[in-house]
Amino acid sequence: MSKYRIVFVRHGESVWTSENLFCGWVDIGLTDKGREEAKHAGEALNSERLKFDVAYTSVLTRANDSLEIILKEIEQPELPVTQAWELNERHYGALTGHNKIEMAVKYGKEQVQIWRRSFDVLPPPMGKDHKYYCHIVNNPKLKSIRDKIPQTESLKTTMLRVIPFWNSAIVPNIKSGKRVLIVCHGTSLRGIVKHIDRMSDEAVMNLNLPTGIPFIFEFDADFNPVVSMRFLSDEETVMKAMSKVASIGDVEK
Ligand SMILES: O=C(O)[C@H](O)COP(=O)(O)O
Repeated sequence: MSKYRIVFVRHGESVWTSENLFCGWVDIGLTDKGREEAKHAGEALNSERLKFDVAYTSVLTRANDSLEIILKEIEQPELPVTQAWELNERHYGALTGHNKIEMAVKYGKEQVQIWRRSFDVLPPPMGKDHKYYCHIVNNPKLKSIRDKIPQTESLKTTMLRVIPFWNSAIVPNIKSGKRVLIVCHGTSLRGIVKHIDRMSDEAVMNLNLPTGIPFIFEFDADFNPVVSMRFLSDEETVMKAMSKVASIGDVEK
């Protein structure tokens, strides 16, 4: 029987997603479509009459702005929000700022898919001479963790920061009965979903989370998932959005 519930949303489309660029820790805003997606996410939450006690997001603008739009839409603009760097998107290393299709032409689409979706293959590290190195290390929102900023991250290494935060900060809140909303990024969410559903390293390679469609997990009294990834949208829309995410960078060589 279901005792606890949590709602997740991946932020709306960012300017760099629309331009097909690897984004990672670069602090890029939403497109108009991304704002619209966040508004739709709020509407979907309204249609299920979902309200929250606390929300979590990353320190990155695209997630913060999505959350703000959602909270406005569900008429909870004053909800307590925790911004945690641990929920940031993975750091995409030297790939940051590069076009996914151009990378597929240069390195082959198999290699690009390995970088994007393998569990533990790290993209090449970002050196100090990288175009976006200064943008990231000088981001005032990252000042307190400057010495922890990675040079690159796989899903595996992203989970090394996401899951301890999930276990120590978020799970106790859910278990205390708080209604929790998390709005963050594709890779941080894939890490949490993999952890909750005990997905294998192979299975998670096929997990592509759509932007702006809320999804729900429910847990029994022992915190075992009894409802996994119930999307608040019709199946056709979800499948279409998932395959769009999967196909980014896909190109015939
Ligand atoms: O950082 C990025 O580029 C995106 O948020 C995630 O991109 P991906 O779907 O290629 O991992």
